[in-house]
Amino acid sequence: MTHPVFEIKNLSYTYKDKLEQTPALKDINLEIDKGDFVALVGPNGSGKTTLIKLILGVLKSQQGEIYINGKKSRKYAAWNEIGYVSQKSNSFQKGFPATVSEVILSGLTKGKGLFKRFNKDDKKKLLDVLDLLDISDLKDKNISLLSGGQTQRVLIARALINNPTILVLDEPTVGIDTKHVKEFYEVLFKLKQEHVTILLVTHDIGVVVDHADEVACLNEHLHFHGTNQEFKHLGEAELSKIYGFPLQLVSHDHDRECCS
Ligand SMILES: Nc1ncnc2c1ncn2[C@@H]1O[C@H](COP(=O)(O)OP(=O)(O)OP(=O)(O)O)[C@@H](O)[C@H]1O
Repeated sequence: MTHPVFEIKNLSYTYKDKLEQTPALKDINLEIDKGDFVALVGPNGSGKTTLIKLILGVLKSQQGEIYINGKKSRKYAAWNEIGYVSQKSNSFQKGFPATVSEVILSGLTKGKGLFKRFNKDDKKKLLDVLDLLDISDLKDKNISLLSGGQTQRVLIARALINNPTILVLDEPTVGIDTKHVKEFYEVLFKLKQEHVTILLVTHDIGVVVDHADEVACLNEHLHFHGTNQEFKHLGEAELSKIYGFPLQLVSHDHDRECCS
């Protein structure tokens, strides 16, 4: 029997501290099958990153269950099959003692210990992924000396070097220039053809419409989950309800985009 890659059942989460409680997710049910490319969209503060963190076990779940390939997430062990790029937040501090190549190679050491020796095959993988992300010229540079967009491309390379079967990407292209964003989506398209399962958090509705198979709209609750065609045909009223404020739909030759 084949299981969904991700199966989320009745998941709720509230951030709690001494002063206040902030509900982030309420009763989420979502299934993502092998090879699907799902875009997770929703306004700021709608719980997208919280959901990703719960899936990856960065946050401990409070209510509900998450299954990864049929296993409860807390019993899931094959984390090296999942490539993850987090929301750009923490650049490397100046003087961080690692080169671009070392940071990317660290994507291979998951589960193998920090002192794994790299063989010829690993080095070939490094060269391939440097080339894929167009960062070969940066390979010996200290990571802390890169621009934000360059750093983000290094982090994407680190997520890809291990040939993951699942990719979880939280706004991975923030800070990356248009040319390299386009190239990044070409890489994702290629990975999709190789049946990699992709969960992508994005605010870029154009990307959703052009690239994703399915769209999940979150705003504490899961307001919509369907194909990108179904998403395209949502009315302004439905989209505005999801986003919590009026959205204007802009028509292009081939598609619609929404903007606030
Ligand atoms: N560490 C935290 N402590 C308390 N509240 C938090 C914490 N992290 C997030 N929240 C709150 O949880 C809610 C969901 O936040 P989350 O970061 O998951 O949203 P998001 O959809 O990823 O937002 P964005 O699009 O801005 O990245 C928000 O109300 C946010 O203020």
